[in-house]
This record gives sequence, C-alpha cells and structure tokens, in this order.
Amino acid sequence: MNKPLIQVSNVSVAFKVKDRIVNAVKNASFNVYQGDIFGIIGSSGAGKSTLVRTLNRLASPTQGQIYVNGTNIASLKGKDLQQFRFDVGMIFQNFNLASSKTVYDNIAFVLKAAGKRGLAVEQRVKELLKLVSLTDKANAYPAELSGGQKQRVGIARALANDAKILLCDEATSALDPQTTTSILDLLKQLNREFKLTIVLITHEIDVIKKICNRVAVMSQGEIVELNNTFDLFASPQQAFTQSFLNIDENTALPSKVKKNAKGKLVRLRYINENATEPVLFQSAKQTNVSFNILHGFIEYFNDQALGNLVVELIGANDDISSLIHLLKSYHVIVEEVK
Ligand SMILES: Nc1ncnc2c1ncn2[C@@H]1O[C@H](COP(=O)(O)OP(=O)(O)OP(=O)(O)O)[C@@H](O)[C@H]1O
Repeated sequence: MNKPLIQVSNVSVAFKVKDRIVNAVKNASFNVYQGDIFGIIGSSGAGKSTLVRTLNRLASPTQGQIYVNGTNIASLKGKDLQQFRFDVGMIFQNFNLASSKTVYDNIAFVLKAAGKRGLAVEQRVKELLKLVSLTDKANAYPAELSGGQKQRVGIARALANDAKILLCDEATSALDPQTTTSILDLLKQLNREFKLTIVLITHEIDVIKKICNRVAVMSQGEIVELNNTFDLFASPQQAFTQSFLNIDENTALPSKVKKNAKGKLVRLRYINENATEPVLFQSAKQTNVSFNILHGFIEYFNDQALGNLVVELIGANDDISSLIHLLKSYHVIVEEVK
C-alpha cells in the first residue's frame, strides 16, 4: 500500500462551553491516500465538520496529530503554513463567496493573495472558469448565480493555487438532486484528471454511494466504522452503520408477506451480478431446497454491482443449512430476515 497523504492519528477535539466540555471528536484515526475520494458520513452533531476542519487547521486537535505528506501540520509556520493553505482547498455548504466581488474577482483574489499578478492571474482565472464551465459568468455577481454555479466558483477558488487536497463540508447539501449530481460529476472529473484527493463530509448516503471510494462512519464524535464504500454497503459491521445506511430498509418486506411466508426468510447480498442467480438456482437444486424471490435489486458503486435479494427458502432444516453454507462458500452474504 502506498504512503498515506493524510494521516490522522488519535485526534480528539474538545470545546469548553461555559462550564461544560463538549467532546466533538473522540480519538479518531484514519489514513487518506492520494487519489481517494474519502467520505465522512454521520448524523447532525456527529463531529464531521470539526474533524474535517482539523485537516486544514481551521480547528485544532486537543489531542493527537495530523500529518499531511509526512509533515505534522501543527508544526507549520510562516511560508510553509501559507503553502499548506494553498495545497489544501475547501468548499462549504453556503459557498462563502464575497458578495461584492464578481466571479472573476472572487477567484482572482486568492491568486493575488498568493503573490500572482497581471497576466498570470488573468490566464489562471480563465483556465479555472473553463474547468468549472463558467466562462460566460466571469462578470456576474454571486447573487446572480444559481446554487450550483456558486459552488462551481467555490471549487475554482479552492483549487486556484493548485490545491492537491480538496475538503468539502456538506458541499451539495443546499443543492437540488440534479445540481448535486452535476457538482459530484465535476468533483469526480477533477479527481480523475488531476489526481485531486478529496475528503468530503455529508449526511447524504447517495453522495457517498455516487463518488466515494472509502468511507468513515461517525457517531457521537467517534469513527465507528471505516471501509471501502462497496464493502461498507455490502457488509456493514456495526449496528449503527446498518441502521444509518438504511441497509435493511431497502429490502424491507411488507408485514403481510412476512407473516404468510412458510419458509425461512433470508437476505442475500452478492458482489457478482452475473454469478448469483445461477449460483442460487444450482445450489438450491443441489441441496433440495426450493425458493421464492420476494425482493431484489442491483445497486452500482462506480463499476461494481451489489446485488440484493430477499428469498424464502423452503425445505428441510438441514437442507436449508447446507444451502446457506454453500452460498457462503460462493461469497454470498447471507442474513436471516426477522
Ligand atoms: N466552536 C464550537 N464550540 C462549541 N461546541 C462546538 C463548536 N463546534 C462544534 N461544536 C459541537 O461539537 C459537536 C460536533 O459538531 P460538528 O459541527 O462537528 O458536527 P457535524 O457532524 O458536522 O454536524 P452538522 O452536520 O450538524 O454540522 C456538536 O455537539 C457541536 O455543538
């Protein structure tokens, strides 16, 4: 495995509010690798924003360390700190654009802050506007833009000084589903074309499914589970993750169907869309079990397919056990439906 670009090691963040301590982040550890689109998901107040803000020093850990490219970011000062701020861009739910500046000037401002002048600024702004498909809006003010367009300006500004890492704090939460998709497509394109590493926080499961390759699940300040996206959805280990990701909800059966079922109800998750139905069919035949498919769908995570089936197994108990055993040997995840 290559070296992590971001290494978060036992990070805790506590806030003192009057005479009370709020432990917003508790002992979080994880690595982000170059080219990752790393998602942090959790409900409101889980500590996601606080955690992501420690990655660019907008928040300071009360305990633990964060290394970016091998450097402990707490030790950065002067020019190194300034360079670090250029290397790590950030976009926000409410866009944070300067309302009195045009689109052009919002982007030019951060280039000038990095010491660029004249033609270098002009060329770079043009390049960035083209990249985010806003060339025709250079002279517009933020109030004249849609939410999606505002976020595109936010992205251009965050990347202006050649950022290597982009932090996204609920960047699509204020957008409608179609605009969300177009912003996620843009982030994916930037990730692909420039190997931009992205850390995003969201409470939206669909955002995770659409673009993240790895995910941390947060609850009450803790990372309760971390996995690649596909495996997290295929086989969530923690009860919190299962209920938060609504895993069972997607294949919930009407109570009448459950009540009328004569056989054993099982949920099958499989990772090879082509193999499973033949595998189920042949395994059932081999073990003398018959089955009814009660629910089924296939979900896609990038190019990987995750099949979900709820089936009723009818046969002798021993035969059903043999069938389940056989299915598991084909890497089908089998869970009893209660
Ligand atoms: N500056 C602060 N001072 C005091 N408490 C804070 C501060 N920032 C965050 N908190 C508290 O820390 C906890 C985690 O907040 P945080 O915003 O990180 O969660 P979140 O998962 O991002 O939630 P949301 O999605 O609602 O923003 C909350 O209880 C919040 O009230």
